[in-house]
Amino acid sequence: MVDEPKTKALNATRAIGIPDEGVKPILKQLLRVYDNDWTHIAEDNYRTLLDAYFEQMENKGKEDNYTRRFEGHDGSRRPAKRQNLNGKEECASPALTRSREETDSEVREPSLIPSRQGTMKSSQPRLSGSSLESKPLAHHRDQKPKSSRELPVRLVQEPMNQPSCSLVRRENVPNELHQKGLAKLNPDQKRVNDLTLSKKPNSMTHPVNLGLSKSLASKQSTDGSSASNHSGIITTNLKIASSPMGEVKILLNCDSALGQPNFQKPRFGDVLQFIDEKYARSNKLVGDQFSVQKLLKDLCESYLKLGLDSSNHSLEMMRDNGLSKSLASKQSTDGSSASNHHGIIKTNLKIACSSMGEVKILLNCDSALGQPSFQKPRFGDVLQFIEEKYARSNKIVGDQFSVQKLLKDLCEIYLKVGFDSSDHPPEMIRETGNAHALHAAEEKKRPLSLGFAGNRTNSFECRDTQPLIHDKKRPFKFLKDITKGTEKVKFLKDITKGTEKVKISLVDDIGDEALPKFNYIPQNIIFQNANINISLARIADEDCCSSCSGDCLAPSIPCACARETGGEFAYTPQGLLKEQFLRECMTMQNEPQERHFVYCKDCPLEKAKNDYSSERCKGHLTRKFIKECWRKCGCDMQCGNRVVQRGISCKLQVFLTREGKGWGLRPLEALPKGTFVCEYIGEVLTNTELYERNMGISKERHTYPVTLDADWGTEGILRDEEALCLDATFNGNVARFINHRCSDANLVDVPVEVETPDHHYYHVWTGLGTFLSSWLVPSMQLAFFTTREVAASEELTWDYGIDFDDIDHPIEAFSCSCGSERCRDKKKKREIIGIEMTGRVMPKYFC
Ligand SMILES: C[S@@+](CC[C@H](N)C(=O)[O-])C[C@H]1O[C@@H](n2cnc3c(N)ncnc32)[C@H](O)[C@@H]1O
Repeated sequence: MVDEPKTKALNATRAIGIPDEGVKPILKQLLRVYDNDWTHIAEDNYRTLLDAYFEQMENKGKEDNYTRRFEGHDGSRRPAKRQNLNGKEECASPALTRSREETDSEVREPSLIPSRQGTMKSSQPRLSGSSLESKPLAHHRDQKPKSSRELPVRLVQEPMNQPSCSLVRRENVPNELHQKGLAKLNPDQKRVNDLTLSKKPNSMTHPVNLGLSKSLASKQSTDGSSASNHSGIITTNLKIASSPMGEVKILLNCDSALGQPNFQKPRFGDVLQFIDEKYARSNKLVGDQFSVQKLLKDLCESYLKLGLDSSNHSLEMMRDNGLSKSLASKQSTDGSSASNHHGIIKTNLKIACSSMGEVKILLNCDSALGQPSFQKPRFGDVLQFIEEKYARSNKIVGDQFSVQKLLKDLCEIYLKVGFDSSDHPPEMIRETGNAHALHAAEEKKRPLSLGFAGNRTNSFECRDTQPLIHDKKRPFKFLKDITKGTEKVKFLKDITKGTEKVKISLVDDIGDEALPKFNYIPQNIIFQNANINISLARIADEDCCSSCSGDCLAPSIPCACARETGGEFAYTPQGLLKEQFLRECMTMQNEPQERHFVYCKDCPLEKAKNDYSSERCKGHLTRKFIKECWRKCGCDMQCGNRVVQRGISCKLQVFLTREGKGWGLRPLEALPKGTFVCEYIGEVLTNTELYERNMGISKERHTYPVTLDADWGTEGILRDEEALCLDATFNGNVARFINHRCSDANLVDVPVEVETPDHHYYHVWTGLGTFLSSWLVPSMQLAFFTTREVAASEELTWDYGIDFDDIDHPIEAFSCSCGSERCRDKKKKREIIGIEMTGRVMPKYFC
């Protein structure tokens, strides 16, 4: 019988030129580790398998080198020699003269354990029962068996940074101590400046690999962690290792830059400044997309880029542009000590880069040594914490942003979390939801083969090297906000569950608000009875531009799709709504004229409102709409007349408002006037279904903006099943979080015709705490555009068009806290100013 998963695995590895003989033994071991479960092995295009394979290749390379180093031409062993900065040769430490197997595992750099790309979630298998058994898997950096570590590494003092390069001597710790988990670095360990670090790894080092190192093949194809330049592909990778004593080492390895004729080692200070300025220039927000990993990878790639560019004088240009600052000024501004309730703990950040492109960032927290309350936190937690901290604070990466500061933060938080967890371990466990104890418990259950069984350096470190487990069942991770005492912050990385092109985070940093209970859907769905007729046949040839290709905005004469909008497209080449179009939409909504209304003979909305006792139609506002190119058109998705259909592209965040409006929506970046923000998405219901659904719903905070479909005024009497609406209460997209503002809202809703030439829409207030906006079928979209430039973090609002005085309405309107000067909620005003007011104010969408 064909072993299908195995065949697939071999096909995958064959495809990148790896022979079956090399893969099969590894596959066998992985299957043993994973109890014959192929899921992990097949994940990420066989990433685990590839990592393990390249790891083995690398180790094999080392063994060969070992042989070369330790055995003379005559085969006799002799001590290896290494070079210090002074260029003097010195004998290898006694450890290097131990047995071959033992020595080899020590000679390796800190044993770094790969995890899957970009995630701290899943555990990487460690193979047992083979030559790999006693070695944690290290990253594949380069297919060349020879790594920079085999070369004499000269670490250069960096004038731009901290007085670099004084690194802690790495002590050998006896095997047995590691096995018992009792190993401690000597607090009085001597600092040395001879920078011979890379020859002797710290056997105490806890490896946490951030998964940036992947097989070359997958690197090149997916994540761009290889820097391609005019000299070919340069691979980079990032490794992070932390010792139980608070020493964190970030290794950015660019050693494949070696030998590139145009590579010239840049000053690391320039690299840091370059990246700081890059973030500042783009005025990017540290939002949900922000990742320290990404940032460090950027750092590494920028290092390469600058190294390569410097030969083309761009570095000079950068310097001329004032990008280079003195270290002195940096040092004078940033405090590198962390203060906490246990006193001042000195931390410091040292950056050293070798002439071979290897960058080491050492976050040294060794003054935490001997502090009784210090308990080493898991580094994955620290990283996650800092990422979420930045995301939460919505901090704009502007002038103040500094990578150094960020790395220092990392270090300080490492300390703080360390202290906090030893102070309050159980609370911390519950609040963070990532739980040392949870891991410890799991660890007990975990078969030894998953850990470093038999490995003298890692048997007790296994727990700490486990990637962070996200509790997927809980929508929120509860984080203890260490910057605000005991305050709890709820944070959800992506409410869209990955269904949108962008992540949309949710944050509650002011209270213990209940989570919104709804199902995120990126496209409308039909609830039950809605009768929707969408077919290509309904789109006449003259309603599309089948002979177009590419971008319809490019030719000087607009195509047929512009005809419906007066011979002009609604969008600018930048994808913004044109000024005049926007103005007209807003005027029609804010200052409607009588001619803008149509009236039904027998209005289904009024029927429904008044318990089927007919009442005169209040009128439905006709709307300006956008006509986008559609499926029958010849242009492609990049066509400038396809904006809404490409989906959400700006960075958004759901947050808990401070004015009592519940959750709201805000952008995490400044949005120019006319920017498409999102569509209104929900369930398509008939009008009857909506009212049945809403029966008995109490007046609370509801999320019921609904769009209805009806051919108001033109088809005489509409049947209830023909009047459709959109309800986002249970199923909806991010638009359900947009709150109401009575005037000067920064969003306007514009119907967009995408797959149907029908234009049936109108707005109506249904009660239930919100406004019903109606229009036609799911493919006719209601889209929100900014009415003006919106600043980052400013709440996005929309005028629901509520008649706050509509006493006939079955459901009472919410008490408006929009804060606008022209708030229409007179009741609210009465409450505030205590003056009885009379008169009925009709909302703009009602006649
Ligand atoms: C479409 S939802 C908006 C999201 C909602 N804030 C939430 O937390 O789910 C409409 C509801 O939000 C609240 N809301 C919206 N705008 C408001 C305002 N200006 N003042 C007070 N409450 C508002 C009302 O409870 C309303 O029923």
